Amino acid sequence: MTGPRPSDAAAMVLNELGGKISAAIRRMSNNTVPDETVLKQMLSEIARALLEADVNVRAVQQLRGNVLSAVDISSLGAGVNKVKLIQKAVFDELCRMLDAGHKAVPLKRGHGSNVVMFVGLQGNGKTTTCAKYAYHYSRKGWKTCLVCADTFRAGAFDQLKQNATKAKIPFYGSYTETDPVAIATAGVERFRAEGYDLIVVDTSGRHKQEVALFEEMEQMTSAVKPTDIVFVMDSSIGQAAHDQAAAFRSRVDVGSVIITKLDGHAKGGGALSAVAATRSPITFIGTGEHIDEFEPFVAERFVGRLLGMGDVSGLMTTMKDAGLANNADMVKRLTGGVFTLRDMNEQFEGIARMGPLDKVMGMIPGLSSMLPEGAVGNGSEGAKRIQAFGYIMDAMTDEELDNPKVVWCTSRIRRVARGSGRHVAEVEALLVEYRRFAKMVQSVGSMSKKGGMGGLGGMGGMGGPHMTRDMQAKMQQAMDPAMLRQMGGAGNMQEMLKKMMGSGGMPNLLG
Ligand SMILES: Nc1nc2c(ncn2[C@@H]2O[C@H](COP(=O)(O)OP(=O)(O)OP(=O)(O)O)[C@@H](O)[C@H]2O)c(=O)[nH]1
Repeated sequence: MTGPRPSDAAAMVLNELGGKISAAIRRMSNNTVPDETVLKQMLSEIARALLEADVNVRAVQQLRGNVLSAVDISSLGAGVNKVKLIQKAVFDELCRMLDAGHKAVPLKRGHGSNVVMFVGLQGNGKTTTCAKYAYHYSRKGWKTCLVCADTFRAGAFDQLKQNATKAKIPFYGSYTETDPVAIATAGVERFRAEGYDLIVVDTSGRHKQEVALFEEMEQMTSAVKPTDIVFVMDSSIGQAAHDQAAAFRSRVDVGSVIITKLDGHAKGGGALSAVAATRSPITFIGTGEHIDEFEPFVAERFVGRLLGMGDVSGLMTTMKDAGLANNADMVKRLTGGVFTLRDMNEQFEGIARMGPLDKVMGMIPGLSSMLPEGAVGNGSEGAKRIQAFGYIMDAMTDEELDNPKVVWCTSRIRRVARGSGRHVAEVEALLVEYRRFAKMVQSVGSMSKKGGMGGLGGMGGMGGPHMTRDMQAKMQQAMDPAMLRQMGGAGNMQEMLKKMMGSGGMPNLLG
């Protein structure tokens, strides 16, 4: 494969499109001083990739024209970094293509219940997406619930009930009531009275846009007075999404769109850009059948990952949602240079809470393009290794977790291996990994004490201008060189650490 390895579940989009676009950019960058021919060649390759992903011809032409006028290559002086300029112009244009030009209706917590009504055609993934959406907010600590007002499809209530139960989200529905408006009204009233932050209402779908569907949606809207109406769409229809989104918008007050099944269709890029062209903001994308295969959609982040540039701010949000960031206690210990096995265990548990490992890895700059295929996916060697480390640490005593030095003796290693059902070699591998982390934390802590980094605040500047060559060198020495390479080199790592530390997190993903 030529492009970045698609490390998150939006495999097809990244695989087909991202791979080709970044390969075109890479080929262009091989020319230290690209001229107009090289630029046009790159744009033709990108255009071909976009058309293959079913992006509208006019949108592609516009991208081409805009890049050419943003980079007037013949008028650029010799001192200008043309490659960087071209890369930036392509990035900006791809972002513009996916940007609806305005934001979706924001949900507010603490001002009564937000009622969000889901609409869409049958089979597009509406019921599944309702559960994913509710789960997303419940992980952020919102009091969330689900109402099933889909009386059209037999089995819809059972499906929602099953998803809700799995995600531990309260739900409301009826096997006997046939009027969807009556169910929605009763469910919303009940959950509003109980002070829920977010009430997600699943409505009926139809096989095609028809009068009955729109009438039901209108009645439902006047009954539950939604804060937002979310239109759920399957990405497999590609640029035909434009007309479908426009038709729904003309009949109902759609405030945001969620595109599903981006994991399975090469036309995903076409669907995303077509919906953005209707000025409907895309808020989330569905990237698989599971409840956590769902992610917020932000054009810049998406394009960044598409081109294998990572998504540091997305990573931060995911870490915060998983309760990994803002662990003041741990940050304090770390700035003092202390890192125990208990800290490491907490980090691994946190990683598990962040969702599928491949999704998380895709957010780390440079990592996706450098790991071999399957290295971090669910059930991959990487994921299994982290899971095994978790079992091993679960078999340790409190003393061992807090004072890892004591584990370094044959009898204890053997006991831990037996207790966790793992091999002695795996316990030793964990201890080696732990040592590497601890060494890194120690050197950072000692720099912090010397005043170079100024305690916690200084930690925030660790990757920033305060990071001296000496600090960088020490961190690089402490890290496994292969790992450093995987992270896109010291520069990328620095940027990531800066952002992580800046919001109270820690470099917990390195393992
Ligand atoms: N691969 C993949 N499958 C998805 C995704 N979202 C939903 N699905 C699957 O799509 C199928 C249809 O999803 P539903 O949630 O039942 O569709 P629906 O739109 O609610 O259908 P109605 O309730 O009949 O309107 C199910 O098999 C889901 O598991 C996704 O993002 N990726």
